[in-house]
Amino acid sequence: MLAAEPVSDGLREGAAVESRARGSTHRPGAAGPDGGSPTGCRTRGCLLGPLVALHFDVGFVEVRKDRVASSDSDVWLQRTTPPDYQDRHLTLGFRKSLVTSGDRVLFVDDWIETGGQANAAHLLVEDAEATWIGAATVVDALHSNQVRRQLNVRSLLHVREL
Ligand SMILES: O=P(O)(O)OC[C@H]1O[C@H](OP(=O)(O)OP(=O)(O)O)[C@H](O)[C@@H]1O
Repeated sequence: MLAAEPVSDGLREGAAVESRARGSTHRPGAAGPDGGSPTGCRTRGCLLGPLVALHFDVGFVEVRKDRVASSDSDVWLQRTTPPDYQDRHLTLGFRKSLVTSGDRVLFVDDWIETGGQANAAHLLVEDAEATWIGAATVVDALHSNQVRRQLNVRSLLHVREL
C-alpha cells in the first residue's frame, strides 16, 4: 500500500537526514488497511502508524517497548526481540484485548534493519491469533532477503537510495 504512493522529495530528504544522524549503517521505528489494525513502535512508528490508520480509516495499536508494569489489571501480550540493530533485546507488547482473532494487522515503522522488532511484532500478532498482512516501512535497510520475504516487507526506499 505505501509502496504505491509516490516518494516525495521531502520524505526522501527526511530519511536521509535520519540516516546521517544515526550514522551510515543506521536509520530511523508498526499497522492495517482493509479492516486491519496498524500497529506502531514508539516513537517514530507511533507518528507514522496513526497517519496510515487515518488514511485507511482503521484502528491503531501502539506496540510498547519495555513497558513498565502499570497498576491496571489488563492482560498484555509480550515478546522479546532477537538482537536488534543496537544489539538490544527489547520486550515488545500490547494489551491483549486490542488485537483479536478477526483482525488483520499491518506493521508500520520508519525503518527496518535486522527485522528484530518487526519479527517480535509478528509473533505478537500470531499470539493474538490475528492475521499478519506485512510490514510497511519508509526505509528498508534489511540485509536478509529471507526476513523481507518472511515478514512481507514493503518499503518506500531502500537504504542504498539515501
Ligand atoms: O530492524 P530492527 O533492527 O529491529 O530496527 C528497527 C527499529 O529500530 C528503530 O527504532 P528505535 O529502537 O531506534 O527507536 P525509535 O522508534 O524511538 O526510533 C526503528 O524505528 C525500528 O523500530
